[in-house]
Amino acid sequence: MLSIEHLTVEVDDKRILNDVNMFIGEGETHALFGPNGSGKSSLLFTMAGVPKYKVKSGKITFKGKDITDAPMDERAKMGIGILFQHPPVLRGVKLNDMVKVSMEQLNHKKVSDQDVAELARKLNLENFLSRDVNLGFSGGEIKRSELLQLLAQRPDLVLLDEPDSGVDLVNIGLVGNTINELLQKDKKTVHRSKSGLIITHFGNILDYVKADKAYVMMKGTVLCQGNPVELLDDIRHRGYSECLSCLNR
Ligand SMILES: Nc1ncnc2c1ncn2[C@@H]1O[C@H](COP(=O)(O)OP(=O)(O)OP(=O)(O)O)[C@@H](O)[C@H]1O
Repeated sequence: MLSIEHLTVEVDDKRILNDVNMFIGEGETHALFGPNGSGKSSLLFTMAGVPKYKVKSGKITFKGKDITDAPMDERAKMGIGILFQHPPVLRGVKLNDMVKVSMEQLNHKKVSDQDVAELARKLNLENFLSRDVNLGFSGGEIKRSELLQLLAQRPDLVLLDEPDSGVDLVNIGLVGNTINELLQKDKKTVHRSKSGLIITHFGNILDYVKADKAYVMMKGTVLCQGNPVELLDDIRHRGYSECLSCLNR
């Protein structure tokens, strides 16, 4: 599904990713851990094609096609969807209309307000549909709003930047269920066509969504990879500094 090879990226002439390698197979879900400022969000922005993230060397291949220099909209049309940590407020754009446009593009047919409301119900967001996208939404509401938009798009590669942060104990279940639906977790890996990458600090979301593999990123580089539960346990007990000497590097 996705291959990142020797990726080095700069923002405003500052190097923020250095020789990053990552391979996500079809149907797989990977997790990305790392301390604040290590480059996790920057990696997602680069995958999404945000223009200020300049690829200086390396390659991003998605579904067999080199997308290193592809514009954002082309990547989105190819099937890359992202839940941003801090998405913009879209004044004048109702959540209902945003979701409806995506559903219509996906299904190639007109979609009713009832159809949108039905989808929104999965995330407890029926009462938010008449509001401007993200305007005045709380932290947890923003996550659910972003997930609702992804549900309407059904991307093949789902990139999630801290989907669990700020989400309360009741809604985390809805968030987990939605991510599992997006990633077709009800099917066996070989029968899934959707893949995911989840950034998480505390791993709460991994209690709901099973990840096949995890990476630790530090100072712009993927230092090691391994079993998500074991890696998280190691970080909890020994901190990130131990990752510098990780045997899986
Ligand atoms: N436009 C920019 N100009 C200068 N530095 C930047 C810019 N954008 C990102 N950075 C720096 O790049 C580094 C990586 O940032 P990034 O947001 O990717 O980290 P992160 O691992 O996602 O952190 P967090 O866990 O806190 O969300 C940080 O040191 C950040 O300050």
